[in-house]
Amino acid sequence: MANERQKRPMLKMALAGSFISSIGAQTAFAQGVPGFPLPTIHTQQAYAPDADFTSRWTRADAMQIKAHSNPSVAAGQNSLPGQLVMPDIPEDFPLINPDVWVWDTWTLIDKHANQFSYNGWEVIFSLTADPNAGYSFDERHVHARIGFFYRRAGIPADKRPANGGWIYGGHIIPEGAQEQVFAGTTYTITAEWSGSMRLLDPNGNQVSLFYTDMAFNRNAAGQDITPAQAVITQSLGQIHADFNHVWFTGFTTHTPLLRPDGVLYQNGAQNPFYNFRDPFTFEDPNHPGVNYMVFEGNTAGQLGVPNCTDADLGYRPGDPNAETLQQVLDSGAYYQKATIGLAVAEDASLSKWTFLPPLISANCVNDQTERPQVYIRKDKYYIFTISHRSTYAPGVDGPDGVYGFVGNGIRSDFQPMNYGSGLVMGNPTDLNTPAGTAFAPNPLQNPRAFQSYSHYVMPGGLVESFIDRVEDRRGGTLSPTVRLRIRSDMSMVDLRYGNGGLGGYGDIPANRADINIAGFIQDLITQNMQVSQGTTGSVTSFVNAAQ
Ligand SMILES: OC[C@H]1O[C@@](CO)(OC[C@@]2(O[C@H]3O[C@H](CO)[C@@H](O)[C@H](O)[C@H]3O)O[C@H](CO)[C@@H](O)[C@@H]2O)[C@@H](O)[C@@H]1O
Repeated sequence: MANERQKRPMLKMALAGSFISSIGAQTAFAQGVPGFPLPTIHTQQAYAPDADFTSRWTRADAMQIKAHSNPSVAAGQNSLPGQLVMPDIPEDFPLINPDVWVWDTWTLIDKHANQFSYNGWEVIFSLTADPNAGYSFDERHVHARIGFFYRRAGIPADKRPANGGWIYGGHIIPEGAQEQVFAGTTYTITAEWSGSMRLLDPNGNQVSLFYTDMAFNRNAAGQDITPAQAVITQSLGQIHADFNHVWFTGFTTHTPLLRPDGVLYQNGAQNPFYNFRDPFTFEDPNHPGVNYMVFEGNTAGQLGVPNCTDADLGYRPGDPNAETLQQVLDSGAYYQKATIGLAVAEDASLSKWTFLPPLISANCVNDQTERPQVYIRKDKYYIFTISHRSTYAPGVDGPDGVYGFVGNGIRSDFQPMNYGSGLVMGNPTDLNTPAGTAFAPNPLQNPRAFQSYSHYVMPGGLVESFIDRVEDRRGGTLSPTVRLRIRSDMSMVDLRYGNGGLGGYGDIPANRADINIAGFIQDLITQNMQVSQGTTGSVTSFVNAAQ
């Protein structure tokens, strides 16, 4: 009789079948390729938020990506199964704004990741850089500033301009407010990396920016001479809106929250190229008042120490196709050690945080699990994260795109979604052709293998991202929004959404409205004051203007 572990794949197949037939005629999942190992089937842990259990995205799991892709497509085509691939973005995509490069983008959210409009305006936040400043698109990261865009809420995508109709509002952190003090040392924030913005009270205008402050050390010529120091940071501000526009105040002080400790999360002394960034906070609906943060990290320990284990490989006992631990270590895979980090807030103002052990590790699998987010649906806790083909360890492979893991609570044995592989939606990629990088893609690779990145899953399964490279055209603008259908541990790209699966460019709708009438009236008065002061500089004219 089949035991529980053996039954799981059959159950998954059955679920997949009913899921696929329930949403229409989309391509069925490709069958596994003979010779590729089945993953170890995880046993679900009981929900235990205080436990120190770290789930693993194993090599056996990640092997399923290739096992479920097509080994015989023509070179340069897409070998991923259709339901896990983002449709082709046309090369003639519109720009959100020709004067600003835009990449990682997030929305105004409350503690449960609902997306709020503010007094009739939708608002988004993006990493931005100046395309006219003399550096290349790939050099933009060290110049990143958090900017914001806004547009009127409630207008259907097909009634908006092709580029989404977003109005650029400028930088969030004002000029001259780039000083940060950490552990008694004052330094200058040289780049602002991702990234989330939380509306603290859905009836007010206080907002908390959680972001990664990056301090790149530069020589006199302005060249970077050492890797950056990353500090996960909070900065508080206020959102304002009148009839004509949206603006922000505050963000002049920065509260350092977390720097990697070298015990749970790798630090700069252990690896100068450590990954530590991209905070996303949420309140656990099963534990009201308890706030967590997920972030991108690496497993602590000195770079280059070959200490992955059989548990990181994850093969079933007796698997005839399993790699040996020695083979994996000999390949150098131990240089890749991503984690999804976790911290818990110690105070209601979210200004003090304590590290907890990682939620998921990807030791000997991948070095970067970026922009993690927690997405709760029907009592399931999903962790979505983005990763690159270029950051996979030797011997495992997958596309640039979004990956997902599902559990029953914050501490779970998170299951990689979609046949245990973890892949949720990749760029069209030929996994039979060796990878290039975003800087120098393999010319035989699918020309859209780097079309989009930095996917963020929004309420209703909508996914926004930015365009990186389509054919030979670079992006720096918002991608068409796509929609995922998510059922249990399966997902698929909904090809009935928009035009063949592609919705509007930068279609990032709010699903909640913050109507702050008192704040709105105050903002109207304040605007009058500013206008009047600009003209006469007197408070009398403000009183007159407000009457
Ligand atoms: O700009 C930094 C923020 O961007 C994130 C996620 O998008 O990190 C991306 C990362 O760069 C890679 O992604 C690029 C696509 O945008 C790609 O062109 C490049 O080849 C990749 O290196 O940025 C750092 C620095 O380059 C790299 O380690 C990341 O993978 C996010 O995590 C950052 O907050």
